[in-house]
Amino acid sequence: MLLESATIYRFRLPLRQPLSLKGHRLETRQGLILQLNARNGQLGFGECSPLPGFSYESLDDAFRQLKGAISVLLSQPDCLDSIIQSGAGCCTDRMLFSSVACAVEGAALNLAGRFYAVPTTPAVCPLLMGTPDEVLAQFARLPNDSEMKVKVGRARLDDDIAVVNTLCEQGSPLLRIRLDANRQWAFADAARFCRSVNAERIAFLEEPLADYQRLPELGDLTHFPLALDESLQMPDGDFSLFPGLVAVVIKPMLAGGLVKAHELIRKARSASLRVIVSASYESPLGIRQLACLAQNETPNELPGLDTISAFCTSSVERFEGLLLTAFSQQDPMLEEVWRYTAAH
Ligand SMILES: O=C(O)CCC(=O)c1ccccc1C(=O)O
Ligand SMILES: [Mg+2]
Repeated sequence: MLLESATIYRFRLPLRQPLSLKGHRLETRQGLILQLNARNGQLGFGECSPLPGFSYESLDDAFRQLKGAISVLLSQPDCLDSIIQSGAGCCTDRMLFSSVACAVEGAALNLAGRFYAVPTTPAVCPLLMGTPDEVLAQFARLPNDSEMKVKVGRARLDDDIAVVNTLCEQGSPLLRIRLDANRQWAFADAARFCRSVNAERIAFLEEPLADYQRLPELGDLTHFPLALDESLQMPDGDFSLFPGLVAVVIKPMLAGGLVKAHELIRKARSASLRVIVSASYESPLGIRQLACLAQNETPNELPGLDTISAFCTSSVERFEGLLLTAFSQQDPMLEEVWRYTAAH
């Protein structure tokens, strides 16, 4: 399949309530949608949505690099197979930001026929966050005999310990909790947390340590089940095994794109680690692609895609409607910002 042109849209999706992310406060999630147009008329969509506080690149950085990458790609109209095989970086002369790789690879895979057989409402792992009272209220509304994920490291340590112990007491004996501290704890606090909750009820604890290189030492000391997330988002993006490591959480938008994510998934699985495909507040388009990846690669795990419930149902539906008619859209929610046609 040969490429003919590309269109970039900017989306703005209102959040149900403002989202606080490492010192950033978002009221609206913004990002870019890339549409690759093949010569035979087929379209492929991909998403580029750096997450403030988590991505290295800003949306402006990503937009600039995406435009550059697209003009290079469209000068090699038969580059789709190599993008799918080796990643978007292979066709341009530089390291691409994760979000840019994600968009180009998503659109190339979509043109190759991927992301159609998607569950409309995939089962996801519920995400609980907020004050202790908010977390307990969210918990009370959910079935509690499977897994759920709770954000820790944002309140006082004793409050985190109390909340987790309450959830363990109130939940079914089958409940297993995924915990995520997003590198907020000092070593001594993390060690105290691990000693103060019942490890048997915990599926894993993601990235407890500010001093993240000491994670193997924490595993050694506590035997607590641990998981990597931010550690997979470093530029080299590789990981080593250590005692206590039981899972990896993979976010293609932050960890090098969809092709790189695929490599990480394979490597983790061959080391018998649990693999969780997870989101970083992508639009419904990005969530659908992640749901597809999860369905194919990790069919026995609940993916971390509950970020979609941060958006109002009505905007999710309207956004999906707009995408279906994307060729002519000029809507504040989805607005065409760039168009490029190959020179030949
Ligand atoms: O993984 C999930 O279940 C939800 C996604 C999530 O927690 C998250 C969302 C945005 C940025 C970082 C993270 C994280 O896992 O650290
Ligand atoms: Mg995490």
